[in-house]
Amino acid sequence: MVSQSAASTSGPSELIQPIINKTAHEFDKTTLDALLARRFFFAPAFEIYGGVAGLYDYGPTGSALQANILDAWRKHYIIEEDMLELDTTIMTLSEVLKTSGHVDKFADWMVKDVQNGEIFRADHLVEAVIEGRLKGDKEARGLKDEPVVEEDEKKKKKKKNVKITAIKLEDDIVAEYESLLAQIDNYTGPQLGELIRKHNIRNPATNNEVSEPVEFNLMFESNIGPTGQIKGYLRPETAQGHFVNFARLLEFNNGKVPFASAQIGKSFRNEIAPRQGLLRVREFTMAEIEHYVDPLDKQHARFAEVKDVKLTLLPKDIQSEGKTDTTQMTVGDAVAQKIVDNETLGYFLGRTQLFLEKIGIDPSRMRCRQHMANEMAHYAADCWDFEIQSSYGWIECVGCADRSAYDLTVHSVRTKQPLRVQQKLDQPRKVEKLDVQFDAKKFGMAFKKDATAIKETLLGLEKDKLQCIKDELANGKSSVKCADGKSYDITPELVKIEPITVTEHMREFTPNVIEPSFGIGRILYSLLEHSYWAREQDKARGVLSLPSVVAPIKCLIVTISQDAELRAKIHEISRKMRRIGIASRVDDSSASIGKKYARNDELGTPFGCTVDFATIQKGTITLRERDSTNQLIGQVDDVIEVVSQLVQGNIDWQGASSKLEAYSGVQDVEE
Ligand SMILES: Nc1ncnc2c1ncn2[C@@H]1O[C@H](COP(=O)(O)OP(=O)(O)OP(=O)(O)O)[C@@H](O)[C@H]1O
Repeated sequence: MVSQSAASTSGPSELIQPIINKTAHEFDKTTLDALLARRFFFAPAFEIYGGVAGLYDYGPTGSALQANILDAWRKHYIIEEDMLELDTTIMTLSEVLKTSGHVDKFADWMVKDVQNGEIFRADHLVEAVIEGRLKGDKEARGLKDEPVVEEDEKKKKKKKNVKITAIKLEDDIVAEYESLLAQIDNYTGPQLGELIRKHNIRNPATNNEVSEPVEFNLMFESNIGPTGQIKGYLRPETAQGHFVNFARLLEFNNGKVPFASAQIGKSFRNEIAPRQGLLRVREFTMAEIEHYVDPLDKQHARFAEVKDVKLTLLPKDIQSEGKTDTTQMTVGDAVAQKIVDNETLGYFLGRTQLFLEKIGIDPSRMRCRQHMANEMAHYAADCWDFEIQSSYGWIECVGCADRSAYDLTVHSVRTKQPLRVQQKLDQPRKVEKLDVQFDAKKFGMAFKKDATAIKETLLGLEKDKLQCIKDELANGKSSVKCADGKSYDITPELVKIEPITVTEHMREFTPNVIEPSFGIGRILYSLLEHSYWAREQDKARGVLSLPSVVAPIKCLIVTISQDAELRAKIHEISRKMRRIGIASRVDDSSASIGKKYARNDELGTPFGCTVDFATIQKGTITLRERDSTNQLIGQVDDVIEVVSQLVQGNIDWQGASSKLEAYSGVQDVEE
């Protein structure tokens, strides 16, 4: 399940255990859900009060799994790449989010059942109904999807109350529906409204019509302090906390780019209809990197390390043709062929592929989908989502965007703080610039309270944008788009843009920002699905094949009998393991060995040590590997050392087998 490519660039400490002799199985979501509830990975928040959609609590196993994913993330990015870590506030001043555009633009389109008022996210409703019709068409034609997808899709439809009716569609309608689905993220609100009318999309549960799409801002609003005069929002992403600290970060980095800041923390989005478990929640952990780079040089010093990493790409051109065919390509080729815009973006795509493989995401169920034109923010140069396939379909788990200079520019213009990099030039140089002059009186009269914002926007524009405005003004009129999304018409009487030549000793520029943004809950849930299987002899007995790097507990320690001497031994072994940092768990209950192992297979515990009477007589214990149930035997301290090496990823099970004897005793007989 886990490819060794994850280890290839990262040294021996990141070696990954091969999954040995895993029995082929069919994925069954019902038994996985039961396991996750029984072993308290996560549960609806406030469940005893009836719960609230989109809010979940993580239990001991889920919390440990999340902590280990985050630990792997910190090592893979922050430590390995020397990033500057931040921990900024969740409560965010409204002005910051006004400037970034979130107050005006961070919204989804929703529709209402016109009779019972049920709310849907417009694109999700269109998608679910059209998928349901295509499914019905397949049934009518006697075609079957792949078993995994079919079973899970059925459940997904059931959740959205979409009944699958076997009705054959015309071929051209099937083609139109498939094309519509391939571009579902590309539609604006009014376009979704048109689709709803054109395809007669209704509430699947009631068959009632739905309203026109309206925008709904996803941020939770609040007040800071008792007067209620300072408005704030719970942050919808951690990114703005990085940007407002840019000047300090730059100074910390001795005024030089490239460098990156990184932050792990909670974000909040008041999702319209959270119906997909951990995949769409209202409070979630994000891990975000903002990599600041010279706009004229987006090469990456460590690009060679990832150039051979293979990605599964779904470029925007393919999607606009209404298709979802993917191409396997190395990062190096994708950048060389300009499919991915630049080296730095390609570098992070490669590193992210390696990270997801390392923690156990199945590479064959992972793809990089490029954003289409409407989907991408107007300022973004290129954007790719790592999508992971689960029973909920293909879901974005990591967004990798080149945000250009947008964020730093708007904050700089608004606060008048220079969020720019200054580079001393070896030789002074003459530079052609465009100088913007305003007729203060006429400008003020024309735009009144908006005049300052328009002025600041114009002064903050890069040369090529100013040149376009200058060309348009030569024809009598142009327009300026401010951070709030509003456009203002300007004329040559109000603004003059003239070329000037200046001598520069310093080069000054606003860095561009490449942002990989991880949703940890989505990754965690996808990982649980990808790791889950059941043993052939007992389908109800699940196993989570989590790699030991993320497994909540690394080693189970048990005894075959309740004998006092043996019980003392397991606690002694546990103490030794704790001392060298191995997260182990003693199970000294009276359950059979088989039951104890089964419980820990469900928790994803990769190794188990068993103490028996030979431990007292000969000082030996056995070591069991979760997936294969193979066992080895050796002296206590040797086994502990092997477990330590296994857990650190320095050796795999084969390596362990060369250090200890094979064991074929009867301890697992009850399994
Ligand atoms: N409601 C949510 N619940 C859980 N994770 C989320 C949620 N919204 C976003 N994320 C995670 O945060 C990451 C970055 O957020 P981003 O703004 O790019 O997502 P998005 O494009 O709004 O997601 P979507 O289109 O699915 O709503 C996503 O890749 C995802 O993993």
